[in-house]
Amino acid sequence: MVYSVKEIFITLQGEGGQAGHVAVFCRFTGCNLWSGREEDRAQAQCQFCDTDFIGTDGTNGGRFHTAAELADRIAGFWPEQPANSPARRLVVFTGGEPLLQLDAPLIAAMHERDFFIAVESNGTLSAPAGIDWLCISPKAGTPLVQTSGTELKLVYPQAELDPADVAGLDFAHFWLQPMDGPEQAANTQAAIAYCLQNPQWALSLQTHKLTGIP
Ligand SMILES: C[S@@+](CC[C@H](N)C(=O)[O-])C[C@H]1O[C@@H](n2cnc3c(N)ncnc32)[C@H](O)[C@@H]1O
Ligand SMILES: Nc1nc2[nH]cc(C(=O)O)c2c(=O)[nH]1
Ligand code: SF4
Ligand SMILES: [Mg+2]
Repeated sequence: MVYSVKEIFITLQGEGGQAGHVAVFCRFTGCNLWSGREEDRAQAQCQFCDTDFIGTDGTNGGRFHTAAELADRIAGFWPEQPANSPARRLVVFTGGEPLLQLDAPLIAAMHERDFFIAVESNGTLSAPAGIDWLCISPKAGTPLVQTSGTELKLVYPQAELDPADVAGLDFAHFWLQPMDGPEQAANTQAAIAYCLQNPQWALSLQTHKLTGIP
């Protein structure tokens, strides 16, 4: 397996239940719901994406020929810490769609390096075993295949995808994340109003955007 990676960087997880925690982000190239080209956005299955995931030309991006090679590169971002430190070494695999590339050898290689593995996925592909924190973010009009996980993070609002449609799935946490874009402020108020009426749902803000970190 050759892994195509757009970028690798260390930052704070901005979203969901791990927000605020230091994490190494590995952003894979490519997605099954959009080509990533602006001229294709209006025809894409997912039209609100906030991310550049084309190519391997981002910070520390590239093609990695083995799981060990990619895992070593990711592990190299983690700061030195004292022996017996309680800090959890956290990697977030995202994209693009990470489940197009994340496989058993890479999961094993990250666990061998003592990492806790989080994944951000659109849920249209089934997840391999061994992921420690699985975030699924369903997209209206696409087949939801992965119906269980750790957290369900619904970008809100999406015409044709009511939160009630996915509220019964097998997740420990349910987040509404306001859709970024021209209506971001109104979407945030709408998400807050929905949570207040439906307390199963909690608000996930994209805190990295608020703080100006990657
Ligand atoms: C760029 S996606 C990559 C992972 C995967 N393809 C997915 O969609 O979950 C990472 C996260 O950002 C969310 N996201 C993408 N565009 C967004 C936007 N305009 N506003 C809010 N969240 C957005 C996605 O729903 C997902 O939870
Ligand atoms: N800080 C930070 N947190 C994030 N959580 C999910 C992200 C993503 O693009 O998948 C993301 C991201 O791009 N940056
Ligand atoms: S599924 Fe994820 S990566 Fe793909 S276009 Fe949508 S938000 Fe972007
Ligand atoms: Mg992002």
